[in-house]
Amino acid sequence: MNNPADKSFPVTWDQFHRDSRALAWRLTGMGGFEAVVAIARGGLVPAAIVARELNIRVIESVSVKSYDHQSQGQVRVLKPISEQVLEISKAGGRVLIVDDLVDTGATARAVRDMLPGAHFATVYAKPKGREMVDTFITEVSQDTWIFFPWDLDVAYVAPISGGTD
Ligand SMILES: O=P(O)(O)OC[C@H]1O[C@H](OP(=O)(O)OP(=O)(O)O)[C@H](O)[C@@H]1O
Ligand SMILES: Nc1nc2[nH]cnc2c(=O)[nH]1
Ligand SMILES: [Mg+2]
Repeated sequence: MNNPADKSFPVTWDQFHRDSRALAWRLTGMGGFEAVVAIARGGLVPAAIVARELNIRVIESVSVKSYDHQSQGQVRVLKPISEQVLEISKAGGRVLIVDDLVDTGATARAVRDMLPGAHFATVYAKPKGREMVDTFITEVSQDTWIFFPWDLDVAYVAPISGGTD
């Protein structure tokens, strides 16, 4: 869990696209994936980018919620994985799970339990959850909060010196 006053790591659309593409590059050569499961909502954007790069056409989502703003509660599954995709995995097909980040690893653990044997990939990872992820691009410290472009707007920022102009 994070303290809202800790460091922040804002990510722009350009940077997120580049990092998601880098994730796709890292996943090439790891075997053809038959389906992608995006962990909604944050995983939907990198999943679309990775699926485009790796030419995967079967896209599923699982909706998991555990945070209200920066406070984590119980992991709740709001929409499960379809039988079609669970069957692909049970039959030995390669399934790729994508999320934007892993923090404590609670979300990753819950989704991994639904799809044992799937490959789990995130764009960003914090140390506590890193072990839950097979492939990621950038590690940030545990006391950093990542702000994604869909949560940001362009706004005034005070000078470093502390003045107002
Ligand atoms: O490793 P954890 O500590 O479980 O945290 C990681 C999860 O938290 C965020 O999702 P969130 O539940 O906030 O929902 P969202 O994707 O709809 O923003 C993020 O997108 C990951 O899915
Ligand atoms: N946006 C965002 N969601 C999170 N959920 C858990 N950790 C984070 C984080 O650092 N940023
Ligand atoms: Mg999420």
